[in-house]
Amino acid sequence: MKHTITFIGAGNMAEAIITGLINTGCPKERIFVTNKSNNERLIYMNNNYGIGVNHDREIKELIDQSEVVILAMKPKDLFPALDHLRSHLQNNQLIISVLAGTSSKQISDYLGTQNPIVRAMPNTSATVGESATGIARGANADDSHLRIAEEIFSAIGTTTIVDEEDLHLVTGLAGSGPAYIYRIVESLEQAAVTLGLEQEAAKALVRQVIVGAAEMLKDLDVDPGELRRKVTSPGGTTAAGLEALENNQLSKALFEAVKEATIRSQELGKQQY
Ligand SMILES: NC(=O)C1=CN([C@@H]2O[C@H](COP(=O)(O)OP(=O)(O)OC[C@H]3O[C@@H](n4cnc5c(N)ncnc54)[C@H](O)[C@@H]3O)[C@@H](O)[C@H]2O)C=CC1
Ligand SMILES: O=C(O)[C@@H]1CCC=N1
Repeated sequence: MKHTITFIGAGNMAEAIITGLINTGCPKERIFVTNKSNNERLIYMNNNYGIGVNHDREIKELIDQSEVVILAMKPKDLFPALDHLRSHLQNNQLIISVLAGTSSKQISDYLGTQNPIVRAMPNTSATVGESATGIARGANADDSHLRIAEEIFSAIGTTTIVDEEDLHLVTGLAGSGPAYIYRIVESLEQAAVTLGLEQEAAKALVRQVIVGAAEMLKDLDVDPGELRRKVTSPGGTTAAGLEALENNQLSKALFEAVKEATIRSQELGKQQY
């Protein structure tokens, strides 16, 4: 990764991306981060990752040396951040927004500059280089800007180019997706403990079930239905378990989760702060 990047916002997502970038060999000298007010957070980022940090009030120096600025604050904090950023930006600098919901047009209109904007929707599995990131070309951006975003985010997992309007769905599916899996893990562990297993045994077994199944799914040519059928002996335990899942509407629950998260992303994009 040959670009110099400044993150505006030093929260969970910025840390996940930064960890992934550094773990995959990105020189820490090329990564900077700034935060609104939490100095301890910046000290932590500097101590843990050796990256350059600076307060929001003093970002000029960081922006001047960056080819890419990644917006990584909550949507409600976007406009004050842009107010501060505007006067420091040069026109050729690429802005990448990881904000849920907010369109590149909203960012571009509010900034009032011609900076190219690409949107990316990663997830926290970036920490271990396993994000599933959706990327969309936004205002003023061309293919070369998309390629830069792809280069950055392919260091922390897979990238999938989509139209910007589809990023709401990508957010509801893949941005939020790790939380759905973690919830399933919590429920499976709880079920095992409630039904009589020791907590430690339940924990070890459930986690390896998820890790093993995920590893099998890494081959995109493998059909999950086929994998499921291989587990399912006729009249056996899995058939009984799967029947209970569908009787309790697993497919509907997951459909509703993705749908409601997508709707929430659309709502976030419409809010005025
Ligand atoms: N957490 C996740 O799994 C994902 C989050 N996102 C998006 O990433 C963004 C950040 O989310 P999190 O990291 O979870 O939130 P967070 O609350 O952990 O971090 C946001 C950070 O931005 C800082 N900030 C606020 N205003 C600022 C300003 N004017 N200048 C500099 N820093 C400022 C805050 O102090 C905070 O440290 C959100 O827009 C979210 O939609 C996208 C994909 C996944
Ligand atoms: O919950 C959220 O709004 C953010 C976006 C995707 C994951 N976390």
